[in-house]
Amino acid sequence: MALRKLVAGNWKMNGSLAALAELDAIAVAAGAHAGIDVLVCPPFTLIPAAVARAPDLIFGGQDCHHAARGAHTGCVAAGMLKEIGAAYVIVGHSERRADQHETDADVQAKARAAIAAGLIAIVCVGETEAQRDAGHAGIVVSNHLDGSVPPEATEVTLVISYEPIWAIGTGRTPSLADVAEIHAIIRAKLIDLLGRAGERVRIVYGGSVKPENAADILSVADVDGVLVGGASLTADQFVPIVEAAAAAIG
Ligand SMILES: O=C(CO)COP(=O)(O)O
Repeated sequence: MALRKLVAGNWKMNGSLAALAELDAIAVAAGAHAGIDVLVCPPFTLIPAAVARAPDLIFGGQDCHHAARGAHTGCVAAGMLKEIGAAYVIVGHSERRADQHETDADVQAKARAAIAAGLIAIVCVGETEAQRDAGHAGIVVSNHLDGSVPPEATEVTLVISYEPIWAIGTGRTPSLADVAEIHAIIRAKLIDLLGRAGERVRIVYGGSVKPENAADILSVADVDGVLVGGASLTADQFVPIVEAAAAAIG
């Protein structure tokens, strides 16, 4: 089933007020291709200025807390993101699972908070290189989904991002056959967990997506978009990926 494609940029802990100038050309490209969703997830501090600069683009956060408010120094609630104009939030990125020791249960709680606040949760899953070498990529991803997907999620409130950890920031990507295999496993698991809604939840791929490989990756069955790190930081790199997604829908 062809779902609406999502091209998302995760700026991670990069960017500055000056870097928001990159949004101008990204917004032009997004405006020219109304059939796809173009999302940028800058650091929290830049979101209000990003929304002001490019009001027609879609913005998201890179994390949220599982609670709606309270004594959680340094954290940001999903409702706070919503209030400043975010529509999405990434939860369970492998960098947070590693650096902040987030578990599947934590990720599920964050996704539930995001959905309750009216955001779309992008839940990240993916295996390490050792797990892939051991032949466990499929089961690792399945287990992440079992633990992290909120039962109330629908195609409107959830996106899954398959990000093999060994492909993030390395310039290495799985073969297209490997991407297809894992996305098919994710699709089957989503249907198992969410019923008919699972057929329509978008599954995006992340990990060293570049202008050079975007068209190939976007041509794979059940790849409903991409989550781009390094190549989302400049319009020079990100716009061609947006164009590749637009070309993929014809
Ligand atoms: O982690 C990623 C997106 O969330 C991918 O990062 P890179 O595109 O830099 O490999």
